[in-house]
Amino acid sequence: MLRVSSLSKRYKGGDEALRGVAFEVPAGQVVALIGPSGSGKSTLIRCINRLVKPTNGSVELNGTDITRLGGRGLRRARRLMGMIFQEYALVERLTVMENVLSGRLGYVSFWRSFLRRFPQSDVDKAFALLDRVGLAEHVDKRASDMSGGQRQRVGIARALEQDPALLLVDEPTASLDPKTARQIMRLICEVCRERGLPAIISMHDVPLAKMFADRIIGLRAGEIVFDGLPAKLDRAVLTEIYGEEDWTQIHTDDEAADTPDAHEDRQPLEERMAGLT
Ligand SMILES: Nc1ncnc2c1ncn2[C@@H]1O[C@H](COP(=O)(O)OP(=O)(O)OP(=O)(O)O)[C@@H](O)[C@H]1O
Repeated sequence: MLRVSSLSKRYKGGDEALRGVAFEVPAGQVVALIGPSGSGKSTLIRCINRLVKPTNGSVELNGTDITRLGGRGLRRARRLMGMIFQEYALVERLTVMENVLSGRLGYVSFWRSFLRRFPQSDVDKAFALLDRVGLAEHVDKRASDMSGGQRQRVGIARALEQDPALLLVDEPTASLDPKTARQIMRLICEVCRERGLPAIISMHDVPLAKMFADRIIGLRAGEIVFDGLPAKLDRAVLTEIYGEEDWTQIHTDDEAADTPDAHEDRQPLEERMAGLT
């Protein structure tokens, strides 16, 4: 469980990127973080994994306040946060398997990782994860020979190889075509539910967020202006989050969101409500 309380961030230049942000994410819940450019999505994710130090407030993961940690304690806490990136962040010249095993780097000794000698249990886990994300046939391929969707699957397996307690996902589908984007979102949501992993996914694609997330948090100018079920994200709420914009695109895509396959792996309503009340 992740608990963010009274979180604020003012950058040195004076920009107040977050103002008193507070929310909790229970086990297995997938939260889509939406908001216009500059609303604070990246800053929030970076405050949670402490790439950025918050000015005020706390971030507790399974009871440990990450904002108070430094040195070894912080490194240990970061191991519990699996990251998935828009541009995949794979090592192109390494194989798919080696990229997934790099998820264990925070756990094995420097020499073991330098020589790429990982314990057999890590290798076995990587095989199982690559099978889960549909890449069992590709373990020995170089990352550079994979398609965008396959690379993101490697990124998902690498994050899970780390045994995270939280997934932080930054625009996972922005570089993908619409069909692949849906497949990747579905996969992320499935693995979170299977493992009881809470996840925060920053995204610009509102229809995709509505299709797959259990819950949506809308940021505007560093504040939460919406926190609720995807179904409640109507035109008025979207206008509050994004200001007066042209919503034609979103309404067109809303119809696509009602196709049967879009909802096939959604949890029952009561489960999705967990943590919202
Ligand atoms: N390193 C920094 N130094 C100073 N100001 C920053 C820094 N990073 C972000 N900001 C400012 O903080 C605010 C929030 O930025 P942030 O990148 O978190 O927004 P975002 O919602 O992730 O935007 P986008 O969707 O474009 O990635 C903006 O006003 C931005 O200019």
